Amino acid sequence: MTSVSSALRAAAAPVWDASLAHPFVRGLGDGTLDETAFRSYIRQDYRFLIDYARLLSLGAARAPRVEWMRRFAGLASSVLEIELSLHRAFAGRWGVSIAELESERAAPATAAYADFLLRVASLGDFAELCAAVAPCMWGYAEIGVALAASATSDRYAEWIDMYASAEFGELAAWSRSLLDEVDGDVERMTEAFVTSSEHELRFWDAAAAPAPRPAAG
Ligand SMILES: Cc1ncc(C[n+]2csc(CCO)c2C)c(N)n1
Repeated sequence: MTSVSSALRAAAAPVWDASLAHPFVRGLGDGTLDETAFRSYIRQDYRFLIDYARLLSLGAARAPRVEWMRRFAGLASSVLEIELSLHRAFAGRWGVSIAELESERAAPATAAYADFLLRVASLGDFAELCAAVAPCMWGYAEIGVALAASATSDRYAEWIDMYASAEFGELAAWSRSLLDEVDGDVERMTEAFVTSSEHELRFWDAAAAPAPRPAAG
């Protein structure tokens, strides 16, 4: 019998293939990605991470097992305490200031993804929350490993190496094990997993064609 995680991955395969083949993702690997688009992506991703930490915190609150609660709470804390500051330092190396990061408004694709995640976390059951969370961890690890194996430029190597790292691989494996162990309705989990995957794809679309920024003031 196939595992739940494999079934969800298979259901989302066309969307994941489109993400891997996306011009933004390819451009990270071959170095052709426009730096203005990358800077805009960094700013939007910073906003996304803040809401992602909210989602992880809701995961901690709703987890039926203390072991899962501890992991969600630990992840929320590491996003808030470590990843956001790494992101600020990384953004700084790309010429994006802290003031710019903190004043960035969420673009429609960012808001739609974050709102979807927080809606599932609030109104869905815990298994749906796990299915909605997983594409973020698992998908980025897959993209990181694929790019690390195929990259022809080191322009975006720091970004690629982060997501290709063993640490992110382990996180992806944990999100898969959660899908396989949690007690839930597979149809509803599939819906949440595929929808999250679609939002990941839309995030790349928006990153590739960032909207003009309203003047500050
Ligand atoms: C749109 C978007 N989707 C996924 C990630 C990757 N990611 C964000 S938080 C996290 C787990 C905790 O570190 C992972 C793997 C991202 N950065 N931006």
